[in-house]
Amino acid sequence: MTAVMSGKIVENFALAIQAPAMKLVKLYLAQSVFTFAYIYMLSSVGERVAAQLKKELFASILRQDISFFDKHRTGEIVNRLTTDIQDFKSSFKLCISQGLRSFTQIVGCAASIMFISPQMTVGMLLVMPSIVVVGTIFGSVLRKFSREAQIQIAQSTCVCEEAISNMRTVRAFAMESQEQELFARETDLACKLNERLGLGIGLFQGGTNFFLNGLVLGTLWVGGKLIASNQIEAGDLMAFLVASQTIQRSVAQLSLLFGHLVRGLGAGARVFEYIELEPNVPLTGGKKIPYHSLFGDVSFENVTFSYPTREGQPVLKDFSLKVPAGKVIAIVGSSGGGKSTIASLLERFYEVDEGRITLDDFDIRKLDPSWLRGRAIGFINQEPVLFATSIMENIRYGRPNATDLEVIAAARLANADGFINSFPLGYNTVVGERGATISGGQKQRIAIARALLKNPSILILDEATSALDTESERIVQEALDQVVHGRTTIVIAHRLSTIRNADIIAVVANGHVVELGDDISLRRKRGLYWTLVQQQERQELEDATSNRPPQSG
Ligand SMILES: Nc1ncnc2c1ncn2[C@@H]1O[C@H](COP(=O)(O)OP(=O)(O)OP(=O)(O)O)[C@@H](O)[C@H]1O
Repeated sequence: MTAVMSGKIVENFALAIQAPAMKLVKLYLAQSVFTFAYIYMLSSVGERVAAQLKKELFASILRQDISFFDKHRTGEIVNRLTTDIQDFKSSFKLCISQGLRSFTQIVGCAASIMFISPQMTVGMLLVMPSIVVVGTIFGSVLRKFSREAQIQIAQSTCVCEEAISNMRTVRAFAMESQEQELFARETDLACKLNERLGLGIGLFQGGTNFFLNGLVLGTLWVGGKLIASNQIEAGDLMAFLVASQTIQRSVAQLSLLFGHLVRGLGAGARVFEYIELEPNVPLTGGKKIPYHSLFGDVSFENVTFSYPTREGQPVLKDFSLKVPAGKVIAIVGSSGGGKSTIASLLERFYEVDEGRITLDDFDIRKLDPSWLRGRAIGFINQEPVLFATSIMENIRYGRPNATDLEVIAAARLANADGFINSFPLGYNTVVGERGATISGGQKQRIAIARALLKNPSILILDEATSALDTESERIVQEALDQVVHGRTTIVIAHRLSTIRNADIIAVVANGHVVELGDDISLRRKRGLYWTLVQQQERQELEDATSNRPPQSG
């Protein structure tokens, strides 16, 4: 009998809880689905925002003037692309997820305490502005701390980035321990600044907690008085306390979030600082001279220029020089006289302060800079930089849509086809970072092929052979002699023996041309050119007798 009764009770109970249990299951299911959707959406939005920022930042960095790269170190720039964007993304996600929850809890509970006791709520609201004011002041101090810490982190990244990318030099000078010490110093400083930031955030959160607990005590005190005067009931005070405790927890959460927000805002500000930076020389826009009507007459007219990092110290002063189309002009002069600067200005890496530079009578400021650099001018310098990819792709960098046959033709013209084919993988040989796995002369010939692929009307050779030994110099020089035909060529040379056949030689000193003519006429003049030739011949003779390799300069 009892067993039957108890069976019935269980049955009734099961029936009774069936409907609510189903509701609960549905609720749990819905909660799981919402949790999944919210976490997935948040992470997806966060990742997309970060990826978009990264792309925009990189695009903006690529757009910047060369002077930007003179002023900022590589590590500092890379840090903004990596650490800062990561910090920004993490705090963005955290602030949205926790911030939204805390915010809605605060709003909901604020409405209910308002309903329970408007008097006590108004009292609470009256003390709130003080925390807002204190919080704002504290916040700006913390943001400053965060900025300083992030700058210091970037500084330590710079040290390690520089050491790693110049590992051969570090090893050759046995500077490992000094680099280690320098990195440790910078890292310790970053650590101290971060600790200071942590201390500030800790104080802020501790202070917030203290204030909120004070608020609970205050509520109990005021609530007790209201109960005594029969204005509210004990149950209302309890409900008020529970709701205000929820507000307190949410505000505490928000204050915890505040630290992340400070970091995120600091990082975001650093990212946007670069994104919003507008270069003086845009990458594109302006006239493009059609290839068939481009002659290649270059003229510098009364150019005055000082580097943006050294304003007030002009490198070129009222500098004028005409380079007729198709001619080879050599620019010589003492070291630091401004020869490479002339090439940089023609490439429009920097803007002239006064005067103008023209190409076929067009001011280069009116020409499309990408067309000027990418099509009209081929630039080969002393230390060609190759990328860690195949030789084929390195040469194709000169013109991305060139066919394999065109690449090979350019390599032949540059005297490079022979050695490339001697590698087991031929054009598919990967050259290592910065072309570390091939010789200087080979690197230079690949760089020449790369420049030739554009078929430029103007060729600038900035000390193109000065880093090479005599044999490699001869081979590269032969390649260069072949390729200068029919192009306006500006040769910047230390070794005067390599430019004897130039149509015009311009001797540059103190920022302007002091002598102009060909080798024979300039020697006859017995001026600066003659002195430089004499100095170099004496040097070469001394090198030969002492069996030392010849030195440039
Ligand atoms: N990016 C730069 N920022 C600031 N000053 C620079 C920069 N590049 C060169 N200079 C300075 O400008 C002056 C001319 O330099 P430039 O490289 O044009 O001389 P150069 O005649 O080519 O020298 P070298 O024969 O030694 O290569 C030098 O005093 C140099 O220190």
